[in-house]
Amino acid sequence: MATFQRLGRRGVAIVAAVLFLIYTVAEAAAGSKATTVVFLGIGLGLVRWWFFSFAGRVRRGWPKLAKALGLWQQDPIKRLNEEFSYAWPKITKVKQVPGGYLVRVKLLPGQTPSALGDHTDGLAHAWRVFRVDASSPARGVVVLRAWVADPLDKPFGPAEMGMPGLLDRHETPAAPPVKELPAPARDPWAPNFSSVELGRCDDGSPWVLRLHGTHVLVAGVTGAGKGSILWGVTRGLMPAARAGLVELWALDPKRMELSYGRALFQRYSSDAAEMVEMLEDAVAEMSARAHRFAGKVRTHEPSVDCPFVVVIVDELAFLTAYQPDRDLRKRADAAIATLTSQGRSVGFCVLGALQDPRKEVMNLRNLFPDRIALRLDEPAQVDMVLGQGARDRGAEADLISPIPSVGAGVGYVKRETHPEPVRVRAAYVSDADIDRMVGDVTPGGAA
Ligand SMILES: Nc1ncnc2c1ncn2[C@@H]1O[C@H](COP(=O)(O)OP(=O)(O)OP(=O)(O)O)[C@@H](O)[C@H]1O
Repeated sequence: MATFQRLGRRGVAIVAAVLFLIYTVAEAAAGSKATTVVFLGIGLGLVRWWFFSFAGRVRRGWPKLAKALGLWQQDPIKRLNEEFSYAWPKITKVKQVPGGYLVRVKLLPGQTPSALGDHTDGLAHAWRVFRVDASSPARGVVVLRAWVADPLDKPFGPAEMGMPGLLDRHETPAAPPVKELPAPARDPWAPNFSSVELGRCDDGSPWVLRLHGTHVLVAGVTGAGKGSILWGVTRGLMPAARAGLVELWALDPKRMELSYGRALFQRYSSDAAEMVEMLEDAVAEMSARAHRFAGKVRTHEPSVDCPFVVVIVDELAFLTAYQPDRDLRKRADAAIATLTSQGRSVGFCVLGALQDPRKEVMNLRNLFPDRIALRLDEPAQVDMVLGQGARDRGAEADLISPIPSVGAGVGYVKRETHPEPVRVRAAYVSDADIDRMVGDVTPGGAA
């Protein structure tokens, strides 16, 4: 009975009319035996749909779930002798999409999308799915995107994604175009510099990280997969670096990460004093460019004479917080602050990795316009990296799995056009990929 009430009078009438039509046609065309078979088939189909499909399960449990989530409203009583009746937001459509389902819900008057958006965790548990996202594509409507499984739970490499970046040294590179191709460029020869494709977003779209005109901070505990971002950027910029349009400067205090592909970097150091000198050289070159450009050029266009310089710092805190030499620490702080505040428009980008966002590097954090939160220790650190309120809006970087195959390289980013954080996973750049890149740049090296 309750089911019929939920269907509404119009729904019951439509179902009855359709069944009657099928009955009449089947009876006239094939006789009563065939009609019984047809009706048995329809009955079994309906039972299967109602009890075993996701759509049936969601619709069946919806009134109870809506009550539990506080979405019921008491309907006004029209006549005095009438019983109390309640209304709840109706599911108008359940549609299967790659990786899950879209559940469209019509809100009751006075309800806002947050009535459902605040309960996405509860909905995911009730529906036994990995995650639920809520959006409101139209007034009075909420679309709940149910992810049946985590789309990013399996590691993948750049090659299997067909991502641009690697060159095959046995082929002849095309002449470097002066202007880059539109991102994300899938042509592995494209000396792309403004952005690189690093992996995948959890809606399946490519994760493209902007580099030219910004600075990027990557924060994550040890083992979070910061290396895959640093190597992903290196890999993505390799064709442009070979063409002379990009220079990669590597500061590698831990010596365990970037030293593996040392030949890929135009400048490399793991010595504290030398690293600070490199930063100061970058500041000096930046100032010289600013002087040259003043009044003539407003945006930097990379060329062989004036390349885009990406300064990769594997552990920023080593220079700005843990460095025991106070003078070096101060010089590093000053150089990074100058580079990040003034270097964007003259072709400098700092890509810094950081294990602990609470340390003194915090002061510099806001100078990095783009930030990536990989696995972090505490919820509060998510807001420190991505900005106030990011954790509440779904950036659960503190809940990323510590199991490397499941959670390494997984993180959250904020896009300029979207207030909501986006979950991403970086492709894993393996030692073999790095060897191949080194082979590509080393004369006579093995491909
Ligand atoms: N994108 C990825 N996909 C799958 N596995 C990954 C990915 N990135 C890293 N890993 C795995 O996680 C391990 C740790 O990664 P990585 O060394 O990059 O972490 P890290 O954040 O740089 O740690 P640390 O700060 O200690 O250097 C790697 O050895 C690799 O096995």
